[in-house]
Amino acid sequence: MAAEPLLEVEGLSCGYGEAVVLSEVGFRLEAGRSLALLGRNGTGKTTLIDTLVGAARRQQGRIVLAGREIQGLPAYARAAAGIGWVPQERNIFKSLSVDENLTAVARPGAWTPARVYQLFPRLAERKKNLGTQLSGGEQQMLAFGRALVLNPRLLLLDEPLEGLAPIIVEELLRAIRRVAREEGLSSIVVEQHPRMVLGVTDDAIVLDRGGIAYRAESAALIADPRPLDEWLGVSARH
Ligand SMILES: Nc1ncnc2c1ncn2[C@@H]1O[C@H](COP(=O)(O)OP(=O)(O)OP(=O)(O)O)[C@@H](O)[C@H]1O
Repeated sequence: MAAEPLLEVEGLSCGYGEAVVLSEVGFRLEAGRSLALLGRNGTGKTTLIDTLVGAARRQQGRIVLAGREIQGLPAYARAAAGIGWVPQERNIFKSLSVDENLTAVARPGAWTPARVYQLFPRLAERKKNLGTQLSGGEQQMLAFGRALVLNPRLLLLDEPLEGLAPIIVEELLRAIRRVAREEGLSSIVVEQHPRMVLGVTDDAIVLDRGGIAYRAESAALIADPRPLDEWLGVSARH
């Protein structure tokens, strides 16, 4: 019998008010695996992540984390159950220092502020800087670090590379690879541009027309990216 998945999503429909953005979405994530969540602009990637964390409206369906149905729980209870979330808008406390941001939320577990500083030496050099004094890339690293020190079972990263300089993108990809691949923290990474994120994830799903349009192993899509042309447009290869 297959191992129980860490996350199981079944028949999930979600949207805003009466408007349905995604309907009847289903997928599983095994413990220790990472998933790239791809799709063109406006296909519902953020809506799906927000529904998993309890920040957007589930219309029907089940969300099961480690055998426990969580779709009826408020967002804080889902966080307590082990969902770590880095939203697109990078939820850091801008009036606190880097160090305070990490120590204020840390929970016991493998990820400590010290290990976050090893992962992101740039943050270690800026421990005393306030959130307002950080570049966009440094804020993203801090948001990532804050999610890690909560020691989640599942990490959700919403477009962590968006709008960042290539050198910062490289640092973040290295960190995602280390956390997801080497440390085996189950993760879902939203990206519009798949080339880089496919290299640091195990599996990929593509959203289109209100549901999951395509799924494959990330390595298979790297070896043959033609399906990406169909679902994301030719520019997606770059
Ligand atoms: N707060 C909201 N209220 C109403 N509709 C919304 C809201 N947020 C998003 N939508 C709509 O839901 C659909 C999916 O948006 P969503 O942000 O989930 O897409 P996405 O794939 O994450 O896109 P992007 O890559 O641009 O972030 C879009 O049609 C969008 O206009």
